[in-house]
Amino acid sequence: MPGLARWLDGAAVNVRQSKHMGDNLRLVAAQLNFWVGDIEGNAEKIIAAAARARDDLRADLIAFPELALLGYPPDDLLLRSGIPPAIEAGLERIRREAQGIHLVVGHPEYAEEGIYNAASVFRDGQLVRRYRKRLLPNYGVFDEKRHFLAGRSACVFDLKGVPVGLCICEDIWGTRPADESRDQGARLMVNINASPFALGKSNQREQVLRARAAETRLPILYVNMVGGQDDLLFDGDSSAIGPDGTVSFRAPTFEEDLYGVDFADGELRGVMSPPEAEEAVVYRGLVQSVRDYVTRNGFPGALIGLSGGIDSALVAAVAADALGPDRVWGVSLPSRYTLDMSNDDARIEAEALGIRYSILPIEPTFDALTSTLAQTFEGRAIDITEENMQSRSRGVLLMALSNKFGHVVLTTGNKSEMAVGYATLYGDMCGGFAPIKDVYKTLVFRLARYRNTISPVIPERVLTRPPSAELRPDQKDSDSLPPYEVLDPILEAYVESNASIPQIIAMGFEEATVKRVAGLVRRSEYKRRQAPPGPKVTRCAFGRERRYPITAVYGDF
Ligand SMILES: Nc1ncnc2c1ncn2[C@@H]1O[C@H](COP(=O)(O)OP(=O)(O)OC[C@H]2O[C@@H]([n+]3cccc(C(=O)O)c3)[C@H](O)[C@@H]2O)[C@@H](O)[C@H]1O
Ligand SMILES: Nc1ncnc2c1ncn2[C@@H]1O[C@H](COP(=O)(O)OP(=O)(O)OP(=O)(O)O)[C@@H](O)[C@H]1O
Ligand SMILES: NC(=O)CC[C@H](N)C(=O)O
Repeated sequence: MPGLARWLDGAAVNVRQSKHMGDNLRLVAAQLNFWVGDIEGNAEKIIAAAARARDDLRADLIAFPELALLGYPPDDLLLRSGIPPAIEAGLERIRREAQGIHLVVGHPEYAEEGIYNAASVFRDGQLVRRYRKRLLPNYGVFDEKRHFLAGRSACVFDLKGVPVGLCICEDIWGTRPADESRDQGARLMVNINASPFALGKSNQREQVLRARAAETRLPILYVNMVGGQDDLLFDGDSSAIGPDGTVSFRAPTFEEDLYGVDFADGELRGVMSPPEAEEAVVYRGLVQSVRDYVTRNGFPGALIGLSGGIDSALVAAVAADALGPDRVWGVSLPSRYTLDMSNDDARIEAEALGIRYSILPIEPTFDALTSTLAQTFEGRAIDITEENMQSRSRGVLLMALSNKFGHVVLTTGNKSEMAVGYATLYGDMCGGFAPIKDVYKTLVFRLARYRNTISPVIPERVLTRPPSAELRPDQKDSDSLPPYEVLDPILEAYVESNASIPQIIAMGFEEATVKRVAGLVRRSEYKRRQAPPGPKVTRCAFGRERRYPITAVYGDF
C-alpha cells in the first residue's frame, strides 16, 4: 500500500516518556489514514502500527479509528457480496498476526439480521470483545441508518486490571453509551471516530467530550482518522479530556502518526500540540484532500488553468504543496480580453511554485467556434453565449491535455461562485476535482495570504486587484455580484443557518440584495449537481450535505 512506507519511514514517535508501572497504562491513538475499500492494505497497516506501538512505544493498547479496516465512508460498497469474506479475512489476519498488545479495530460486522458498525478488541490471538455502535448518525453528510443496524449494549473490557469502556463516534455525542459503560464499572472511555473536518468542528467536539467526561466522571480518549476521501476530509484532532474538562492530549491536525497517551492515577496524559490559526488548518486540509484524491485515483499529476486570478493561484499552490511541483502543470489560456498583467502574474506564480507552465492561446479555438456558428447566429447580438464559448474553449483544451497526459484537471470555483451559479457549465466547471468548492471567496483571500507567509508564491497585486472573469473588456465580478464581503455572510446565513429572507434582512442586509442572492442560489442547483467533488470545509457543504431539489417550484422560505 503506497501510504504505508511513507508513514512507517517518516513518522516520529509522539509519546511523553513516563514510568509505566502498577495500574499505569500506555494507550496509543492511531491517528492514521485508511483507504476506502483497500481491506488488505488497511489490515497490513493495522498490524504494522500495532507492532510499532508495542515495540517502540511499549503500549498496552492501540485504538484505530471507526471502520478502519474498510475505510470511511464506505457507502454502498458495504452491500457488495465480496466484502463480508474480505472483512472476515482481514480480521482473522489481524487476530493472528498482531500479538502482545490490545487492539481496538473498527470494522463492519455482517450478522444474519444485518450489518453493524462494530469494533473488535483483540489480544494475543483472542477476540476479547466486540462492540456494536449504538447511535447511528443520519444527518448532514451521514447516512448510517441506510446501512447499519444499531447495537444495544455497552462494552467494557479489562485492560491489565483496568475496566475500559468502548464506544464509536456518534455514541459519545449522546449520553447513554458512556453512562452505561460507567455503570458497568469503566474507569476510562475509548471513543473511536470517523469524524469529518469542518470549520468550528474541533471546538464542537471538545464541548461534547467535556460534557460526557463531566457527566460520567471518566477521562475520554478520542481517536480520529486523517485523510481525504472524495468530498470528506478527516483532520484527526485526536485528544484526551478529563472529568474536570482539562484537555490533556491533543494530536496535530492532518498529521498521520501514532500518539502515546498514559493513563495513571485516573488521568490520561499525552503531548499537547499547540493551537493553530484557522487558515493554517484549512490550508493543510486542502493539501491533504488534493494529495489523497490524486494519489488514490492514480493520476500522475494535476492540471490547472492558471489565469492570474486568485482562485487559480490558490489551487496551484495547494496542488504544488500536495503533490510536489513536478506533478503540477499550470496552463495559461489567454484571450483578447486577458490583460498582460494577468499573463505575467500566471507566469510569476508558476515560476515561484516551480511547476510546469505552458501557454495555449484560446483565440484559434474560439474563432473556429464563432465561424462555425456565424451563419446560425446571424442577426443575434453578442452576449453571454460568446463569454461562455471562451470559457468552454479553455475547458476543451485542458481536458485534451488531461486525456493525452493523464493529469486530472482541478477546477478553481469557490463556494461563493458555486452558490450563485457564477461559473460556466462545461467551461470553468470542467474538471475532475474541485479543491476550493466549499471555500468562500473571503476565505480564499485569507488562505492565499496565509500561504504567502510560508513563501511568497502569489504576487501581491493578485491579492489586491478586483476579481474579474476577463470574458469581456473591463469586466469585474462586482458587475454581476454584490461585493464578496456582503455576499459571503448572506450565503452563510442562507445556506448554512437556513435563515429565511426576513431573518437575513434583519441582520442588516439590503432586501433587494438578499432576495437576489437567494434566487441565484435556488436557481443554480442544477449546476452544482454537475460540479466535480471537492472537500467539505464549512458547516454545510453543497452536495452530500445540502441536498435540494433541482426541479422545484419553491419561493423564499
Ligand atoms: N434547471 C436547469 N437544468 C439543467 N440545465 C439548465 C437549467 N437551467 C439552465 N440550464 C442550462 O444551463 C445553461 C446556462 O448555464 P451556463 O451555460 O453555465 O451559462 P450561464 O450560467 O448563463 O453563464 C455563466 C455564468 O458564469 C459566470 N462566470 C464567472 C466567472 C468565471 C466564468 C468562466 O466561465 O470562466 C464564468 C459568467 O459571468 C456567467 O454569469 C442554459 O443555457 C441551459 O442549457
Ligand atoms: N487566461 C486564462 N488562462 C488560464 N485559465 C483561465 C484563464 N481565464 C480563466 N481561466 C480559468 O477559468 C477559471 C475561472 O476564471 P475566473 O476569472 O473566474 O477565476 P480566477 O481568475 O482564478 O480568479 P478570479 O475569480 O479572482 O478572477 C480560472 O480560475 C482559470 O482556471
Ligand atoms: N461517524 C460518526 O458517527 C460521526 C458523527 C459525529 N457527530 C461527528 O461528525 O463527529
